[in-house]
Amino acid sequence: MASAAWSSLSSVCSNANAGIHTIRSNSRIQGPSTELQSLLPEGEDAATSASADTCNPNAVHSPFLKFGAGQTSDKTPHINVQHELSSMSDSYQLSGLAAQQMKENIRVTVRFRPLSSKEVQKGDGVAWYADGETIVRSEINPSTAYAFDKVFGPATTTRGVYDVAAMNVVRGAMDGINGTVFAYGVTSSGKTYTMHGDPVSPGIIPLAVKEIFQIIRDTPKREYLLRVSYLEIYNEVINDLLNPTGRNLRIREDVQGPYVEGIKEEVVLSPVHALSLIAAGEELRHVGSTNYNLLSSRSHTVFTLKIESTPRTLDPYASMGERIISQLHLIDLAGSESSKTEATGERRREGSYINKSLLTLGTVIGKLSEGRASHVPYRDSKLTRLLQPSLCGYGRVSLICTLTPASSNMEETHNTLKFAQRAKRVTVQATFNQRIDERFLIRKYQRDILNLRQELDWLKRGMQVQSNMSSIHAENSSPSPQEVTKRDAILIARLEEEEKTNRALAERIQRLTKLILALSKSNSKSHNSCMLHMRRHSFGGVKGEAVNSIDATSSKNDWDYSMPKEYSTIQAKNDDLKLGSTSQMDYLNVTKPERVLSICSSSMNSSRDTGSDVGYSDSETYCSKQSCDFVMDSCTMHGEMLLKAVEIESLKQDRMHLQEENASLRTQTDKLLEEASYAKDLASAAAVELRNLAEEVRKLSLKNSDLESKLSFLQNEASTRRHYDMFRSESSTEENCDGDIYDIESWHLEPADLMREIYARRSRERCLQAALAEKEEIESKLLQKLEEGRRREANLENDLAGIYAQLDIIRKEKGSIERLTGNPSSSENGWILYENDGQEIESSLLNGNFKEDRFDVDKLEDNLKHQKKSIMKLQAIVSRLRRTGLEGPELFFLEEIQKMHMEALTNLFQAKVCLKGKHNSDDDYQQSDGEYY
Ligand SMILES: Nc1ncnc2c1ncn2[C@@H]1O[C@H](COP(=O)(O)OP(=O)(O)OP(=O)(O)O)[C@@H](O)[C@H]1O
Repeated sequence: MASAAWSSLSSVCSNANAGIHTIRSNSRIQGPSTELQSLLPEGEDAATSASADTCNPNAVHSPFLKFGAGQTSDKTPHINVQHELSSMSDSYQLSGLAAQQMKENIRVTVRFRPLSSKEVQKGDGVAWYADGETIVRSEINPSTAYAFDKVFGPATTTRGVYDVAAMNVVRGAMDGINGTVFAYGVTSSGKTYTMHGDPVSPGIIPLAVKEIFQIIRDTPKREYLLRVSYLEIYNEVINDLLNPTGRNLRIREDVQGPYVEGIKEEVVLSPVHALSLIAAGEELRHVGSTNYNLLSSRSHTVFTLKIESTPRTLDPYASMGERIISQLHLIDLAGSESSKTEATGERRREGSYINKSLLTLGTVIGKLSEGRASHVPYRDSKLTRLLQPSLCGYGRVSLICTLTPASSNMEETHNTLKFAQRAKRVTVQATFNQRIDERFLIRKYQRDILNLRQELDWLKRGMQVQSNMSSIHAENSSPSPQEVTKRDAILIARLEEEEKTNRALAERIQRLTKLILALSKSNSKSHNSCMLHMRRHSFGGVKGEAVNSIDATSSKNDWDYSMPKEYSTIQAKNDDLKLGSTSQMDYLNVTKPERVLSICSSSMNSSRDTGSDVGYSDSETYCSKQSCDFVMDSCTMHGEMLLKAVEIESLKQDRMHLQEENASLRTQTDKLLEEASYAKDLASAAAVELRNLAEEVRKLSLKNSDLESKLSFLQNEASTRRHYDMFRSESSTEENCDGDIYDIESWHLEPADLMREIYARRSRERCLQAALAEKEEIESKLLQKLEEGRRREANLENDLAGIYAQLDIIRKEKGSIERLTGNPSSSENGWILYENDGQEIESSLLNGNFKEDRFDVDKLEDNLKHQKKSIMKLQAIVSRLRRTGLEGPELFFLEEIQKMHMEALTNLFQAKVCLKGKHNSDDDYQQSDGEYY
């Protein structure tokens, strides 16, 4: 998927020194820290004294004190293994560095979080605290203390933790050393806060991602490929957090160790991209609420960054395909849970899985810390199986133990400290993972094999010039057609030249033959004896004296003895030629067949001369002539051979040139192919990035349009309000304005403005509708009240009718009394019933000032009339309200109605009281007289 997608991430950076990484060994130091040194017997280190902590109140439970980067106190000597890797890209010593292995301990740091508000509320105190930079001490029992590489107090920022606990591992990973950083601690101790952080305080993971990209930018001489994967181990099941369908994945093993089968690996091109993937993964992670933590991680998560880098070079073979590959695991473990964690159902089940895997981790760490070659139960949990290469393999490991100082978690914190102390004893080896890329190696070997084959062919066919032509065609089939035609033309030209030379040679031979024939005619007499001699000589028969004398001066060879001396030299040269040295070939170039022939003829002449001088017989002369013929033939043959050899040699050279050209062409083609694949991968990676960007842009534009619509809605609403206010305040002039306001067409608006106006009108319409509904509601309420008033009025009328009836009775009774007593009361003395003065009525009644003539009936009637009038008024108001907008006056009207009803009731009550009083006084009067019944 992402195998070849090389991200060209490096950019020009002014800081050329940024690529320098100093790797300090985390190797065990030679002595304890200054503070603790004074507490230990001389010559004894903390390791030996650790077991005696019960006796020594200040004993510290760690054999290892100050380590590595940042701990360069003069008083704490430590082994520094430094490798300047700045020039790694250009002069990386492959085998040398690959062999570097640095033994070091797991770096263990401890981080305290502040007491939470919940713990403070509970009244928790501080049970453990950071005593200096490296010691954790118990508040309850100060003799119990543990030392680590670094202890961070509650005020330390995550950046501070990163610098000490993770930076070394991250930089090591960039240099090719596998690295693992993991956070361990009880639930709610701050693991997720440390690894992931929050927007205010970014955690180790975002900080690591940021630094990795910074290093890439600062190292322009290398090119990097970054791939990330993110998984969780939930209830011993591995889920892919980058792929929702990747559930229940299996762990497999190959030569490089265990790996998760089918896990999705995403190529990342920017920190934002990597962090967005983490954020997406976090969405899929299992979290739940416990009584300790609202957002408790219910699974272990492993965020892995695979870093590959190669030198940036034009020649792929120059770097021998050297590639640095490393993995960086950033692990946020789920928190161990105590029995105090009230959990039921699913939470309990999760808790038991978490505890089981952490227990296995503890056992594995314990076994490794013992340093003995006993069985380490890596396979007992998925977590330890995945961590196996980190814990026992070749890489750097940093353990960050998160602690809560709360006294309620004292015991759990103590357990964490013990675990951390055991982990401190585990040693790992920081090894550079440098690989020769198999693909490059294969290609290189293929090229070598091809060269060797060609050489072999060349050697095999070296002497066959004819077949060579075809073989050249066959071998060099790959060059372009133009090149082939060009080469063919050259070869044809050569052939023609060769033929020409051959023809010239043949002519010379003919001439020489003629010359020889002419000579032979003159010596025809000695032909037979010469034949005999020749035969004898040929078959090694009886040799003459002269022959013997030649023998004595000639070589051992029967054939050679008759050869001229100069020819022997040529023969020797020719033999040497077979060895194929270039200088000899040069010599042969000079030693042309013409010269050979001239040598032969001169030899022949000289032999003739010599023959005469020494007195050879005819037969001997003939033999010599025959020999000369033979030599001539031989010379011709050799000359031809020499010519051929020269030709072959030049062809060989041509072929070599062509082969070299061919090889360089192939190399170039390979390079081009490589670059093409690189460009393709780059394009695909860019496409991924582009897709992501497009997605982001889409989201942003959606948001934007959403905001725009909201804004326009708000603007419309504001304008609607304004319109509505205007509408209300200028309701009297509304009719006049109507024509202007609603005649939109006359406005000649732009479409956008028109739309806005329509929006405004719609929202105004909505407002008006709401106001209308409100008005109708108020109206219906008022109508109800009116109805009630009417009902009360009817009741009052009934009451009045009753009162009238009673009054009639009273009048009748009074008339009869007057008639009986003959003492009519003065009609002028009737009392006046005041509307609101019941007391006066009462007092009048009590004083016996009862004036029947002008009794309250009229008043009541008046009252009733008044009330009717009031009701009429009310109705008028209501109808007016119906016509106009309603705001506020209803309260006033209601009060009015209420007041009127009160008045009416008071009047009725007074009237009743008056009537009752009168009635009673009449009764008294009748009883006192004793006549009435
Ligand atoms: N160093 C710190 N400074 C301030 N607040 C912290 C610190 N560490 C943790 N917290 C707070 O403590 C609470 C618990 O932290 P966190 O969720 O990281 O714990 P955890 O160990 O991951 O818990 P669990 O194992 O249940 O997931 C969070 O509200 C977090 O903000």
